[in-house]
Amino acid sequence: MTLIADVSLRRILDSRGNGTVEAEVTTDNGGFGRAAAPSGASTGEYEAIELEPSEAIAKARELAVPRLVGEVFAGDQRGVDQALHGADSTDDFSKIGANSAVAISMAAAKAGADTQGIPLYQHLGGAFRGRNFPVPLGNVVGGGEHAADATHIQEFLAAPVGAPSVADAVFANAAVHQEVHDILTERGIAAGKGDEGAWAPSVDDAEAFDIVAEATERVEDEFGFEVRMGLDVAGAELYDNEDGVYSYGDRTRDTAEQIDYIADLVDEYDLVYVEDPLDENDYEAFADLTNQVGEETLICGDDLFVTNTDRLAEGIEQGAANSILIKPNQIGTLTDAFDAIELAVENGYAPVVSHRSGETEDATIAHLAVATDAPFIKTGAVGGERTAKLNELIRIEDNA
Ligand SMILES: O=C(O)[C@@H](CO)OP(=O)(O)O
Ligand SMILES: [Mg+2]
Repeated sequence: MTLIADVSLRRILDSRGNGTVEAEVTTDNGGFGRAAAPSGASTGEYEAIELEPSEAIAKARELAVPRLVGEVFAGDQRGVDQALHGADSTDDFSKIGANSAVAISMAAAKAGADTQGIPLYQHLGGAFRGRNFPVPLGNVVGGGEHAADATHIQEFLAAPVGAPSVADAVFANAAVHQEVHDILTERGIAAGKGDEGAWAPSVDDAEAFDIVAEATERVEDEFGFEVRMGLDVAGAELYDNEDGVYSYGDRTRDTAEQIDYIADLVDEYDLVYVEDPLDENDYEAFADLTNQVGEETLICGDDLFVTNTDRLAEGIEQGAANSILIKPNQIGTLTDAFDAIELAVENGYAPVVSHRSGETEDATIAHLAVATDAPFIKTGAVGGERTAKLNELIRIEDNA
């Protein structure tokens, strides 16, 4: 066992051009790990707190680094993450910032892997981790908080569930992304890209469904395996707390109508995955919808659960959703993310590991998904900060 010898922190750029926290951890025997915090735009109300990067760095240097250097063994991930919690002493990382916490937690895990000379997924998952690879969910059309004047639904996702390998799946999603562009061009619709690299055309949601359905069909034909469709509705962003309705521009739906609308979409488009179809405070509506369509599709809680075991336990109790999105920066440490995955799996909830809309080249989530045998990973379809994770999955598969 070798102790953590140094933790250094700096402010670097994320994919939106904002600052974020990068951490480097070195160990007594020369082990090294580097990781950076991502950042959300459609953040959940109950997420751990991200501080302004310089402030997060200053606080972590003052409070967390002294508890780690010379104190905790590299590779003892629970020890690292306990030290971070001890340094912060709040339940939402509002003192040192979840951005500092998650960067240090992930960098320490990489340093722990490095000291043992093994890949991160093996360090996190152990020698007897599962042999499965996650199906990548690729965002091909999007709007909501990620692009102005585009769809109301935040993300239209390609899900190549029939792909024989991760590499095939990754290329299929990129092909769907390209097909969408071809179809937009055929229809004379210009489109820029949103924060995650998805096309952000100024079309209504019905037309986006039509375009993505056609694109996935074309790619299914070309690749010869099943490519389905998924969604991140980001329902909390559509929900108007005062009026109790979901707003789609001029059209509104009350909660019962929203549940019917989503259930119809699941049928009509054979959706394999629906994230946050309802407001983040409405466990009951999540439970109603899960009752209706939970056999056919994954109803995933992102803003609903925020990778938090307490909120997940409440969901399990009520039968709300059957899947949880796992974003380490929503909760602040890898240990907390692992605990959420464990609780989910024990209760038949599918864990889906996810990027954020603001990202860096950091590829930790690719290793996390493989280590935990997660059935899906949501990490975009194209764009450097997205391909960093996708290409890492291809490398892991190639070397496994
Ligand atoms: O809502 C989401 O699932 C994420 C990632 O796609 O977006 P953000 O990081 O903006 O919360
Ligand atoms: Mg989401």
